[in-house]
Amino acid sequence: MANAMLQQTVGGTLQLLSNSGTHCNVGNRSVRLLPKGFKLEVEFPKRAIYSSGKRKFNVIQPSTSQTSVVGPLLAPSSSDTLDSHMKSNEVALILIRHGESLWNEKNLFTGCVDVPLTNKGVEEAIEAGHRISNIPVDMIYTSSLIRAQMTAMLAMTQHRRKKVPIILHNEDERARAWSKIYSEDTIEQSIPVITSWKLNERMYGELQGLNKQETADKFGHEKVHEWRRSYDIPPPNGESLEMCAQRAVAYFRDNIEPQLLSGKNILISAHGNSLRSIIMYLDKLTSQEVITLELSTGIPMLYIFKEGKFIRRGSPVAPTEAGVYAYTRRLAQYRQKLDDMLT
Ligand SMILES: O=C(O)[C@@H](CO)OP(=O)(O)O
Repeated sequence: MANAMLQQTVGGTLQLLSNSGTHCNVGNRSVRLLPKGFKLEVEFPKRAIYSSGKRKFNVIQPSTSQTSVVGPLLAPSSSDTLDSHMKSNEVALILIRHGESLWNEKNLFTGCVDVPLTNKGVEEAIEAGHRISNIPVDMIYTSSLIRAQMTAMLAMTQHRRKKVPIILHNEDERARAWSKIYSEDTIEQSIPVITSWKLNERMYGELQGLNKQETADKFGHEKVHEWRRSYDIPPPNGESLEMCAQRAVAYFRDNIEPQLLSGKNILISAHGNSLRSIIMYLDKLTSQEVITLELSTGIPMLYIFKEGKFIRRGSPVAPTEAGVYAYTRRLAQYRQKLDDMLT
């Protein structure tokens, strides 16, 4: 049915079954639907109108009040008590800037050039994994660049829950079909990894591949500092931080925030400037404040998302730093369950 609309007057859940990956409006929110076969369940308020735009949807009976997005690799596990125990309106959001890359080491402007990690970067990613090894992770988002993907994968080798991160290939129907998993048990022991270029490093234009020191010597430190750290001045033919923020924050709001709202604990592995943009949004920084924000490679930052608010919790150090588990009762309970399960 085109332009399907449903008016609902009681609390509950609206389910939309996607016939093709698209957007729909839920109340005043635009929600991205996952590709064909994925279901989107949206908790809806007392009274709202739902429209599917031009795309065709089957509207299924409203069901329970739990909000979640489910699909072949995203379905919550009913038998998995550890993870279902953590389902709550209070979830963890972890941000990690990738470990040192070969061009960080050479001091070259990198931007969207796809450069792998150095040995030091590999070690940083593993150390980041130690720090978050007791924090629940249900979904992972990375940029499309290998340094962010290596960082996420290496970090997850350290996680005590030992679920397997699996990259979803949704680029076309066949890529999706050929990567299908046929065991429910295996799906339960997997973490979906969603990649998007919108989380990529800011595109550095004609500075990409140039040495930072030599560029400063040639154009002057002030000019290069302006290109690197102003908010709205782009480098030649590249993106300003503001332009990077437009696509990275839109992606976060449209794709990641609905998953947090649905109770998923999320890890994002991305880049200095795409993460500065997202932190600007999370911490409500002004354009003046964000230009002084610097992120180190390979240091995870933990946020708790609770009652629609992001609460910054710094960088956890596990397993020795007990303090992090005092942040929330849920995290402490999760860690206790891991201890019980693994001893
Ligand atoms: O070269 C880049 O892509 C970025 C991050 O390493 O540099 P900058 O420190 O200028 O943001």
